[in-house]
Amino acid sequence: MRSRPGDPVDHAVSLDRSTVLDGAAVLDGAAVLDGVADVLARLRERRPRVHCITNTVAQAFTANVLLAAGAVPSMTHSAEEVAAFVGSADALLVNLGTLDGERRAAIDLAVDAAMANARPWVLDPVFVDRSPLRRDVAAGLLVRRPAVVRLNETEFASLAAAPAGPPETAALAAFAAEAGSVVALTGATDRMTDGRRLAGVANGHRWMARITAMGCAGAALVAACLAVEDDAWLAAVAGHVVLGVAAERAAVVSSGPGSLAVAILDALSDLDSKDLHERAKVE
Ligand SMILES: Nc1ncnc2c1ncn2[C@@H]1O[C@H](COP(=O)(O)OP(=O)(O)O)[C@@H](O)[C@H]1O
Ligand SMILES: Cc1ncsc1CCOP(=O)(O)O
Ligand SMILES: [Mg+2]
Repeated sequence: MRSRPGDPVDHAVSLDRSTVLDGAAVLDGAAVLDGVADVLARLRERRPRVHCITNTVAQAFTANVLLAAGAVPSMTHSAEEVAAFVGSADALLVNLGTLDGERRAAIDLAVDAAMANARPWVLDPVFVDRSPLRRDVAAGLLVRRPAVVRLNETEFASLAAAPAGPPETAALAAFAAEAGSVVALTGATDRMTDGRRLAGVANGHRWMARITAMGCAGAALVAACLAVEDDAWLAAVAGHVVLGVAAERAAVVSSGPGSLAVAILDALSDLDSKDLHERAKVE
């Protein structure tokens, strides 16, 4: 999590890894993977608080995913409390599912508090393609520069006014550069870009798409990673590698989406650097 007054200075956090990544014309997968393992280790050690304004469907699963990974979730969207919760959290998730009036008001207060306290936040524009109001809210939030926008292909096409189907890398990168946010596009292969660096994460399992709120929980996990990693691109990669590798481990002992949803929590809480190095598929 970000340092606070009085915290010891942690010189190890950035290493020279960032220079390796920044300078590389071709992605150095091994360096990225070491960075991902480092993010997971810090998550476990620091147990960051992640405040989530999220939809009614996703709340319990999201909280369980965060807890299993080592973070501490909170979920209130009460206008009286949300600023205090965000102010004392290490990162914020803003998810636009079940976007009622209370959530809309809470989102404004939460983003104000995140910005006032220099806390990173993630935008998950759930079903932005399905209602003009949601599109307006998402557009208004994008200009406030979330650290990461996590979304699926349909949501990207709507928000970026791009053709349906898998976007070209150049379109993703242009969107990220214009927004000033990292874009994490999920699917069978997740793609993350900050407009300059691009990673593909080919981990995960097809049953993940059959479990409600898997994407929402993934976005929350990215927020947890952001709490301990200043490089938002690396945090987005880390969140998706961790979830994808956990899902692959879980699939071995599952018989379908229902058992995978439970087994992924066990796998997340047990995951270590060895699993990541053995199973991660980062291109
Ligand atoms: N066919 C698949 N193979 C592997 N992983 C997948 C597949 N479909 C989705 N996932 C994973 O499931 C998670 C949720 O992604 P997605 O289904 O695209 O989100 P959303 O729920 O927002 O539509 C991501 O971590 C993604 O990597
Ligand atoms: C996460 C999720 N998965 C299926 S419905 C849902 C919540 C989305 O809420 P809304 O229907 O308001 O977009
Ligand atoms: Mg989604």
